[in-house]
This record gives sequence, structure tokens and C-alpha cells, in this order.
Amino acid sequence: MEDIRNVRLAPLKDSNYLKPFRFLYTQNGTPKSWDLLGVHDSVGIIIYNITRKVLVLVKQFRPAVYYSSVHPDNRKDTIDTDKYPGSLGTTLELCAGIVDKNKSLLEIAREEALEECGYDIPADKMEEIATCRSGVGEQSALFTVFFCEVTDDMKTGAGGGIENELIEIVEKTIPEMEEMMNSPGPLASPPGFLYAIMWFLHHKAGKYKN
Ligand SMILES: Nc1ncnc2c1ncn2[C@@H]1O[C@H](COP(=O)(O)OP(=O)(O)O[C@H]2O[C@H](CO)[C@@H](O)[C@H](O)[C@H]2O)[C@@H](O)[C@H]1O
Ligand SMILES: [Mg+2]
Repeated sequence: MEDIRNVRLAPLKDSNYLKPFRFLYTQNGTPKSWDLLGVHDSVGIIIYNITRKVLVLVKQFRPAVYYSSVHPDNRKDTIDTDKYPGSLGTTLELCAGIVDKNKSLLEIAREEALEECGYDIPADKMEEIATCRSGVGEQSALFTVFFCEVTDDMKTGAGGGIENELIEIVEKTIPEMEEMMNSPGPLASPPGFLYAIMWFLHHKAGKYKN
């Protein structure tokens, strides 16, 4: 996963994932504008395995995280991967996916849990806990978080993602997550993940500790 080479930057002409545009308006009569980025909404799932008392998380290479770890002076057409190894771009996240199909958020969450983590989770085991905005500056996509308890016998597949996704399943105990949340960082995780883990530690972790 971390063997990243041949990194090059290119102009973006059109994209299935990002749509930049300008938003024009008046506020109290003053003309204004704001540059925006249209992106998909997404879902994430807090998966807690009660058989082995671990949170089931995913590690993956995120190009945006890698790119932002490169010093601005070195963001050229090609990036030196000896100086900047792929490990700089890996994150720890919830199992998650974009809402790019005409299916319910719950169905998409179930599909992602199976594709990325190998758990076949019945719909009635998924608890929708909160929806927040994944960014309010340039985009304002919704991020909906689900929670579910799983057991080892719900694991029917290997996980790891579909097509050419390379996703590693990472299991963390509650004390390991508490330690991570108390470390100064920078944490290689998005705010939606940190919010979800705080929610889990606050509302759920106590009952699993004994
Ligand atoms: N910009 C892009 N360029 C090229 N290919 C792209 C792309 N965006 C998506 N894709 C393709 O679409 C797939 C989408 O994967 P997922 O549905 O699992 O969403 P992901 O977990 O990456 O992000 C979701 O989950 C995380 C939460 O961890 C949220 O932050 C995030 O907004 C949400 O999309 C990627 O594997 C890739 O093939
Ligand atoms: Mg995903």
C-alpha cells in the first residue's frame, strides 16, 4: 500500500468527483461571490466487534494527505518519492463511502461494510447516529455516521475494497483509541472520524469495558 512511485501532477479538466464553480449572491444588498467545490455526500460506519472487543477501522493511502505533506516548494510536476515516501499519505478512518448511487444511506453503509471490512450487517443492526458537514469553506457535503455492533460470525468476506482499492483493516481496542485521541497529533484522520470516535467513547465504550 505504501509503495507509491511515479508521482506526477496534472491539470484537472473534468472530473466525476469534483465540480468547481462560482456561487454569486448579494448579502444585505452587497454583491458577493464564493468559489465552491461540488462533491458527493458520504457515509461512515463505526463498527465495533463485540467478539474480540475491537473497533474495526480502515487504513488507506489518500493522495490528498500525501500531497499536503509535501513542502510547498517541492510540489512540482513530479514529486521525489525517495524524499516523500507513500507512508506520509496513509490514514486511519471509519469504513466509509461516497453516496454516488441511487440507494439509501443505510444500503450504502451496508455495502461499504461488506466491501471494505467483510462484514455482512443486517439493516436493523445499523444505528444512524448523526449527520455533519464534511467542510463548510469550499464544499458542504453531508457526512452521515452509523454505528453497529458486529460479531466474528458476521464476517463473510475478506474486505479490502473493490476494484483496485487497497484497504487494510485495522482493529483497535478502546484503550488504544483513547490513547490515540489524547495524543497531540497531527492525527492522520479526518474530523468526521474524530467526531465519530469521540461519540463512541462517550456513548458506547463504557458498556464494553467490563
Ligand atoms: N477525488 C477522486 N479522484 C479519483 N477517484 C475518486 C475520487 N473520489 C473517489 N474516487 C473513487 O471512488 C472510490 C470511492 O470510494 P469510497 O466510496 O469508499 O469513498 P471514500 O472512502 O474514498 O471517501 C469517503 O469517506 C471519507 C471518510 O473517511 C470522506 O472524507 C470522503 O469525503 C468520502 O468520499 C475511490 O476508491 C476511488 O476509486
Ligand atoms: Mg471508502
